[in-house]
Amino acid sequence: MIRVLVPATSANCSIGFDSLGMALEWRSVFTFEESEEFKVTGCDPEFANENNLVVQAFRLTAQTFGKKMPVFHMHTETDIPLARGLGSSSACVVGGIEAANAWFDLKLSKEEMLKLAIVLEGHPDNAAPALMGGMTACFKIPDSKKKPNQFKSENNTDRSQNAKPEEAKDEFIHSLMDIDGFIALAVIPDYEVSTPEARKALPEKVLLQEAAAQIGRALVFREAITAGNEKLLYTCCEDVFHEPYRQKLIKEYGELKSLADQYEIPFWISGSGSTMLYLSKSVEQLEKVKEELKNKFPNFGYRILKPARKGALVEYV
Ligand SMILES: Nc1ncnc2c1ncn2[C@@H]1O[C@H](COP(=O)(O)OP(=O)(O)OP(=O)(O)O)[C@@H](O)[C@H]1O
Ligand SMILES: N[C@@H](CCO)C(=O)O
Repeated sequence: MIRVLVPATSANCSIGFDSLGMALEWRSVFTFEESEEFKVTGCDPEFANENNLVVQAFRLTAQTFGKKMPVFHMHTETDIPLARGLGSSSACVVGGIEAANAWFDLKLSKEEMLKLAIVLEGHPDNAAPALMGGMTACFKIPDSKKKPNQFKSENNTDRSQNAKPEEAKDEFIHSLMDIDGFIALAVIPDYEVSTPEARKALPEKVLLQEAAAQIGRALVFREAITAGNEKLLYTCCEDVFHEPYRQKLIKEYGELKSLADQYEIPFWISGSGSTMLYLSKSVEQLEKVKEELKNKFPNFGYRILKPARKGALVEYV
């Protein structure tokens, strides 16, 4: 039996829209074993079929390397909530690819698996940390005319049917950052924000001046992470690419951001929302924020999470 443990992720990390992401020590577990009949268990009945995203990712990997799809029982154990900006979909994609890599003994590198994951995910900011752990910065070498997010389809449709294995040839450059010392508080609203919906809220263009300032903040952000400088990191967390446009989908954003400003702690919309994330070196500080928010938003979920040093782990059981 093959077991894959994939971390949750927080994409964008404020100023790194579609390029930065961090892995969180909150893992989805996918097990695969040979079976007489194809079976998917442990998930919502909506996903208990061949269109399950984990199965799609496994199939894409098999197709890409000319392997026959085996018959297996895939079991999912995850409590990462769907469509909340914690990388539930990339956990599935990475889980399927890692499992296929192990099943067929393909010996793929993390970089090769990332190319495959992006075929299904559309952008690398969740997939890269889910595979590699830590905080990752990623960009695509601009060699193609393909539109980003081409294969991001509606819920529970088969993304791998549209995805062409040759797309997995795109090259990505990535860089890993160590975020030990920081701890996250994920504030998880009691409602979903789907990624396709949140992408519709985005502008087509941004102003040159704003983009230039954001590049500056992103470069200093990296230094602040590396130096473990929380106050400097807070100063960098002022995104102009997506957060201003997605606030309307997350009505509590303003209030949570004000609290971050009051305590001067780094804060961002996690992925495409609805989760919002505080980052601090002090767990006491995060506990304080959590207690304040719990009084106001008792129906929300609150998780204090360590960054995941390691990305997806594979075990042969
Ligand atoms: N266990 C699962 N089995 C099958 N499909 C799943 C599972 N978990 C998530 N998905 C798929 O992923 C979709 C959610 O992806 P979406 O990109 O909207 O949100 P997210 O990955 O949770 O957040 P973000 O990408 O912003 O971090 C679900 O609607 C479903 O199609
Ligand atoms: N960078 C992506 C992450 C969600 O998958 C977005 O914000 O739309």
